[in-house]
Amino acid sequence: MANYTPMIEQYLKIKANNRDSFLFFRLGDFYEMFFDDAIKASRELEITLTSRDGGGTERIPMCGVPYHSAANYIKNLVEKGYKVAICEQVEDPKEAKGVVKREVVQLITPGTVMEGNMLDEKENNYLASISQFDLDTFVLTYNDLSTGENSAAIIETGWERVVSELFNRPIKEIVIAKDLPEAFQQDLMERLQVTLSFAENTEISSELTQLVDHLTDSRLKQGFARLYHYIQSTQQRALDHLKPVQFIELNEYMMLDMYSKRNLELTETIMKKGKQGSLLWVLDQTVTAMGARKLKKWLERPLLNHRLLDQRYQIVEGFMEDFMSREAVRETLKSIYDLERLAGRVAFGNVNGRDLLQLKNSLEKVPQLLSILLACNQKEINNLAKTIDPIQELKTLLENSLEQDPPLTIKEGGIIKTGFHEQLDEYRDAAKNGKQWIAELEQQEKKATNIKSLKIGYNRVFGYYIEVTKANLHLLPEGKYERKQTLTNAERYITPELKEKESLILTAQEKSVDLEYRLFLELREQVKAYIPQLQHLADQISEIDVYQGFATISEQQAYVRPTFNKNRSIAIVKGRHPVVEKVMKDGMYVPNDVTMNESTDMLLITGPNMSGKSTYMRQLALITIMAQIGCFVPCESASLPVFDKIFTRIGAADDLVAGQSTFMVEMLEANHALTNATENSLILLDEIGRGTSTYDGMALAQAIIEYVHDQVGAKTLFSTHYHELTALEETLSNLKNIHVRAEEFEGRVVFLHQIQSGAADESYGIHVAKLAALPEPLIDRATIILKELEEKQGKEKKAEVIQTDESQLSFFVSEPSLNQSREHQSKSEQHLRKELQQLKLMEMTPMEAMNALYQLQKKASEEG
Ligand SMILES: Nc1ncnc2c1ncn2[C@@H]1O[C@H](COP(=O)(O)OP(=O)(O)OP(=O)(O)O)[C@@H](O)[C@H]1O
Repeated sequence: MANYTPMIEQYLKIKANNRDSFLFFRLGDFYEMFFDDAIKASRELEITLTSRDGGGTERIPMCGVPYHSAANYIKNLVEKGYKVAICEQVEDPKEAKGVVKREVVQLITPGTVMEGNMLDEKENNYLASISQFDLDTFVLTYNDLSTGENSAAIIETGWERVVSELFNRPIKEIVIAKDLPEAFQQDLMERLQVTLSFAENTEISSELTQLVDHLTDSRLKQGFARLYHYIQSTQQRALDHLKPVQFIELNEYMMLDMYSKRNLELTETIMKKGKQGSLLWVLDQTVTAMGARKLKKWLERPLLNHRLLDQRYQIVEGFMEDFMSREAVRETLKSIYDLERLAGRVAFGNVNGRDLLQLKNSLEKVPQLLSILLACNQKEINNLAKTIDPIQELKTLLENSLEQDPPLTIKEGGIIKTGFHEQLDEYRDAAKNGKQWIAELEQQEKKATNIKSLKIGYNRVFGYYIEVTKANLHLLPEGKYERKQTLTNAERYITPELKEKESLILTAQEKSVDLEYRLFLELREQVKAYIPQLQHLADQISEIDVYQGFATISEQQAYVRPTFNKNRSIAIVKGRHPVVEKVMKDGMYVPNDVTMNESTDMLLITGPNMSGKSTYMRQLALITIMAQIGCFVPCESASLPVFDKIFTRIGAADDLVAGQSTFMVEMLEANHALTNATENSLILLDEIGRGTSTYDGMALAQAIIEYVHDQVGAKTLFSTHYHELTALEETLSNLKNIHVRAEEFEGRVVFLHQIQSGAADESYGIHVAKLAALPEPLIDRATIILKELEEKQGKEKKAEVIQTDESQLSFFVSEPSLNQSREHQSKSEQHLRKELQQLKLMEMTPMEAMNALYQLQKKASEEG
C-alpha cells in the first residue's frame, strides 16, 4: 500500500463509496479527478491528462475542470450514461485542521438530472426500477424527478413483458437489486442501452408512506421503496414535489410490444432514430412542452376503455368544430410556461425571480384560457374547464411581490416589488432618495430652529452632521443636539434621528439586498405550498394542449372521427398512412380500404415488391393506434374494434447488437405474437419466412397462417411473396386474399398502390429488376428463363400447397403425386428453377445480378 498524502487518502476513501461514478473532487477553483477516473475522463471529455505527486512511488494521473464551467462537462458525461459524484469542501479551509473536510453532496445520474440544459423539454426523463418477486412477477416503478411524476405497475407474465414495458418509455436509468439474474442485467444493457444502478429494498419511511399509502398491493410499495431509496441517496435534499405513486393497471391499455413500437416508428424512426418521420412527428401539434410530453405518454399507452375514448373524442370534436376557440386556446397556451418542471424546481429550491415571474405570467393567462373553454359549444370542454383551479391567490401573491424585470441572480436584489414590504421600501427609499431626504431634513431643521444658515453636511469621520454658526448657537434648543466637532466659527451636531437615517442611508443598499434575498426565499417557500395545485393545473393544461393538437392536425390532414364496434369488424374507407401521406406531395398517396368483417380474420396480401404491402399493413396499425389515443384518423370513415394488443413483424429488423440473425429475430417476433395474441389483437406479419430457403420459408409461413387462423383468431394481415399460399383461401374459411394492383405498361410495371380482392396472379420480380435499371440483356434473358420455367411447370405451382387435414401439418402434396409432377423435369431444370427463385434481386447490385444470371445461363446451356 502506497504511502499517500492525507488528501489522496481522503480521495481514495470517498472514491471507495462511489466506485461507479466519476468523482469530481473539489480542490480550490477546480474539480479534479485522479487515477482511472482521470484517464477515462480525459478521453471522454477531451481534456489534458496530467499527473501529480501523491506520496506514492509513482505519480498519480490527474485531470480537472474549472468549477465555473463544470456544468457542461457534467452534462457531457451524464449524456453518455455516466454518473458524476460532486464532492465539495464542506468546511472553511481557513478553519480546517489538516485536510479540509470533503463530502459528496450530490450524485448526478442520467435518470436524476434536474438541470434544464440536460433535459429535453419535450420528453420525460424517467428513472425506473425493477423488483422481482417470483419467476414471472415483477414490479416496475417510474419516477421523473423533473416533474415529480411517480408510477408503478405489476407484471405477472414474465421478463419479455418487462422489457417491452420499459422499452415503451424514455428511460435513462434503471435501479435494480444486485441479485437480479445476470442474464436480465445483460439483456437490459443490450436491448435498452440504459445505465444500471443498484439499490436494495428498504423500510418504508414516513416521507415515503405519504407517496405509497394508497396503494393496496404491498409489492408496489416495496418496489417503489427501492426507487425512492435511490433517489434520496443521490439527491440528499428535499423531495417535496414528488407526487403520490400512480398505479398503472396495464390491462387498461393496449399492449404494444417493443417490436411494434419500433417497427411502426411511433416515436422515432428505425434508421435515423429521430422524431422526424415518426407518427409522433405528424401528430405533435402541441404548443407547450408539457403538452408534448403528455402526447408522447398517450402514444405509449393507447386506451381500451370506450367511455374514456368517447370523452377524448368529444373534446377533440369540439375543438375541430370551433376553429376560433381552438386558435385562441393555442395562442393562450403559447404564453404558458412549463409549470410541471417549474414545480419541481421550486421544490428543489432552484428557481430565480424570472422563473417566478414566468409563473405569474402563466397564471395570469389561465382565466383567459378558462373563459375560452367555457364559451366553447361543447359540454365536455366546458366540464373540463370547470374542474380547473386557476390558483389565483398564488397569482396575486406573485403579482404583489415581484418586480417586472427581475435579474437571473437571486442575491443582488431587484426581485421584490415596491409596496410589498414596508421595511424594504424604506431601505430602498433611503438608498435612492438619501440626498433628497437630507435636504428635506435641512429645511425642517431650519424652520424649527429659525437658523437660516443651518446646514447638513457629511464627512467620512463623523458621517452626517448639522452645522450651526457660533452666532446662532443660542437659537438651538437644549438637549436635542449632541455636539460632535467644534470649528473656529461653527459647531457640528448630530441628532439620534440624523444618525438613524444615516445608518439607513449608508447601509440601505446592503440591507435592501439582504432583505430582498430573505423575502425571496420566503416567497419561494410560500410557492412551495402550491406545488400539488400547480402540478394538477399543469396536467390539465397539457391535456388541453394535446386535444387542441389532435384537432389541429385532424383538420389540416382531413382526419375523421372513427367509431368503435363490438363485433370485431374493421371497415376503413379510403384509409391513408399518416406519415407517408404527409411526406408525399398533395394527392399522391393512394387511399385504400380495409374490410374485415366478423368472419374475416386474416388477409393474405400478395403483390410485387415495392407495391405498398408493408405500407398498407402499417397504415392499419397506425390508424388503430391513433383511434385508441383519441385522435381522428386518416380516412373517409372508420369503424374499428378496440384492439387489446398489437404485434408486428415488419421490415428488416436489425437486432444484430444482440448477436441474432435476421431470421432468428423474425422467428422471435413471430413467436412473441403467436403466444401472446388474443382474438382481440391485431397481428401484422410481413414476409414471414423470407429469411430462409424457399421451401423452408414457405412451410413456416403456411404453418404460422394456419396456427393464427385456427388457434389465435386475431385479426391478422399477412403479406407474402409466396403466391402458392393464396390457395389457402379455399381451405381456411376466415382467410381472404387481397393483392396490390400493379399494371404493365409498355413492358414496364406501374405500381398503382391499390389494394384489390383476390390474389396477385403474376410475379413482378423481373419488372422490379428493370426499374432498378439492371442491364437490358439480363432482363431479356430472365424473361425467357421465366417463360420456359412457367411453361414447364404450368399451373402445378398452386397444387403444391397442401390442403392440410388436422393431423397433418406437412406442406406438400403426397409423395407419389409430387414425384409424378416432377418426372417431367430433369433434375437440372429443377435445380435451375430453384436457384432462379431464390435470387434476391432487390438485394443485389446490377453486377451481382448479372453474374448470377450469367452462371444460370452457363448451367442451362451446359445441361442443354
Ligand atoms: N398507398 C400508397 N400510395 C402512394 N404510394 C405508396 C402507397 N403505398 C406505398 N407507397 C410507396 O411505395 C413504396 C413501397 O412501399 P412498401 O415498402 O409498402 O412496399 P412493399 O410491397 O412492402 O415492398 P417489399 O415487398 O419490397 O417490402 C413506399 O416507399 C411508398 O413511397
